[in-house]
Amino acid sequence: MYDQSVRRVGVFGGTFDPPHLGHLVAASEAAFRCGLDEVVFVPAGDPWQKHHLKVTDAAGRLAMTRLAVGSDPLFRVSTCDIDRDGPTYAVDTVADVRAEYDHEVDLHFIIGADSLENLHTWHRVEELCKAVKFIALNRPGHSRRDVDTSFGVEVEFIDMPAVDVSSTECRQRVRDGEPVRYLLTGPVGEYIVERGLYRG
Ligand SMILES: Nc1ncnc2c1ncn2[C@@H]1O[C@H](COP(=O)(O)OP(=O)(O)OP(=O)(O)O)[C@@H](O)[C@H]1O
Ligand SMILES: O=C(O)c1ccc[n+]([C@@H]2O[C@H](COP(=O)([O-])O)[C@@H](O)[C@H]2O)c1
Repeated sequence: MYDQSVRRVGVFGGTFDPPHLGHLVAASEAAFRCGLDEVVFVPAGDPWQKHHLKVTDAAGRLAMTRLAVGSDPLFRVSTCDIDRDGPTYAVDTVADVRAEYDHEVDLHFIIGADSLENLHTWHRVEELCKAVKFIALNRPGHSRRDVDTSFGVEVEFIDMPAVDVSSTECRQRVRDGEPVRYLLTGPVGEYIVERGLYRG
């Protein structure tokens, strides 16, 4: 069904503060439904649309993303957004991930329904949409179909088993002394405890 000669790579950018099961199911389902050879998790260096929030340092979010991905052969983590100075723009993420390969790749940006609703606010969005296709996943409380396509975005909508978990909820639960077991992976949970993250 897909051209087998060109590797199909999913680019999954996020703040990942912390990475949770919603992220892992989204990446797995995108890979399965869209025949991706690999999904690259890219923790944002400076998530500029979250400047009003307290965000964990990049080193901590990178460590948690690596722990979440573990040894899954389908997943890898790129530090390109953390290595680049300045606000994190997806148009740069896509260019940098492409440059990590010495052969042609067909890149697909994986995005949840909530972020898709906001796509029109992203930096140089028309250029981004020329460089990459999007794979959009359902997320409880958000409709994927509301996307503004006026700037030429190409979106494949896929359904994943709905996972009603957010990083916000995980942080809140830790702050309130509630368990986050099974909302995120064991190693990520242990890292949160060791570093005393989200305690308030
Ligand atoms: N439960 C989920 N189901 C589907 N997509 C998700 C889910 N959680 C996050 N995503 C998508 O993963 C990407 C990265 O999300 P992000 O790291 O901001 O997590 P978040 O849970 O949305 O965080 P926060 O609650 O802090 O805003 C975004 O495209 C987002 O839409
Ligand atoms: O390019 C932009 O201007 C832009 C604006 C907001 C978010 N993004 C990207 O969207 C991904 C998810 O972001 P977030 O803030 O929902 O975690 C992540 O890769 C961000 O870098 C990108």
